[in-house]
Amino acid sequence: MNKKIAVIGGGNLGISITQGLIADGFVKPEKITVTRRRLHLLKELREKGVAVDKNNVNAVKNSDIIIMVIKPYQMKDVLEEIKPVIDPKRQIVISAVTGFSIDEMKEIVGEDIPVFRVMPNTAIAIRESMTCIATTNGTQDQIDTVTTIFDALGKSVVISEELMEAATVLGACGIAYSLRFIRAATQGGIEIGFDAKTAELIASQTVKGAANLLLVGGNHPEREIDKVTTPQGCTIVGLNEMEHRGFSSSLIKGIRASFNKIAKMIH
Ligand SMILES: NC(=O)C1=CN([C@@H]2O[C@H](COP(=O)(O)OP(=O)(O)OC[C@H]3O[C@@H](n4cnc5c(N)ncnc54)[C@H](O)[C@@H]3O)[C@@H](O)[C@H]2O)C=CC1
Ligand SMILES: O=C(O)[C@@H]1CCC=N1
Repeated sequence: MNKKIAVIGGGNLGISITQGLIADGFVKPEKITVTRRRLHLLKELREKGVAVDKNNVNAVKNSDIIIMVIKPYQMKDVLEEIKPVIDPKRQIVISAVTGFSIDEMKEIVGEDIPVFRVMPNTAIAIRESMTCIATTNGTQDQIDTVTTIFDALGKSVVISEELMEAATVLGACGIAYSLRFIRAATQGGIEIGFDAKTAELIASQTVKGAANLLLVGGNHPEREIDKVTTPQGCTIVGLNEMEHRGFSSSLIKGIRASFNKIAKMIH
């Protein structure tokens, strides 16, 4: 991709996005500028050729695409700071900031500037993100540009903005839920005989394989489960015991708890 990109906020997610963008040469490192106040924390990116800067205005002036990856409470000030140098004919603003609406952004930067909200997850660092994308004023060309970027960094789907909080929970928080599953499976694996490293490898690759049975194979999860559960076998016994103890229910309740929390965070 031949666009110049400013990543405003080089924290956890900003660094992950940048790592994903430069992986396999999708974007040349020198075409990206990452900003944050403590520049020494961006040393690794700088060593890979990414430009780093404390100055958001400079970064925005030199870019075609501006990706906001700061905390919600920092958005108003930073958008006001960069607004005078955003050119609506040439640039688009993409925000990964949780709970900051497109209307709130447009109120600050103006109606003319194409504004997108995206919700990726930290697997973007290895180009395996699930990214949900929403806009209310982006043209089809601009939607295609944003989709191209996030498809190169995993998979993407365009959704309506009302679903952004749900996307945050299922996709972004979902990384933590999935990793906790892998960690718990690893602990079980150690209890039944494996060393920690081997247990983690088996648990992780098994989850990856299970996910790919759906993503690549296209089947419903229960159909794939049916293939594993031999009648009177050990899988169904374990699976039913997990369900008796609230496995699916605890996941659904956890997702709802995160969703209720996010609603309180933004209103
Ligand atoms: N961590 C995650 O998995 C995800 C986070 N998000 C959202 O992304 C945003 C960033 O999250 P994190 O990266 O986890 O937070 P973070 O705190 O690690 O990163 C924010 C960065 O912005 C920098 N910053 C603060 N003020 C600035 C300014 N005036 N100019 C330039 N940089 C400035 C900070 O120094 C920090 O490095 C949040 O709104 C979060 O809700 C969205 C999806 C996933
Ligand atoms: O936990 C949080 O609030 C943020 C939003 C999505 C991932 N981390």
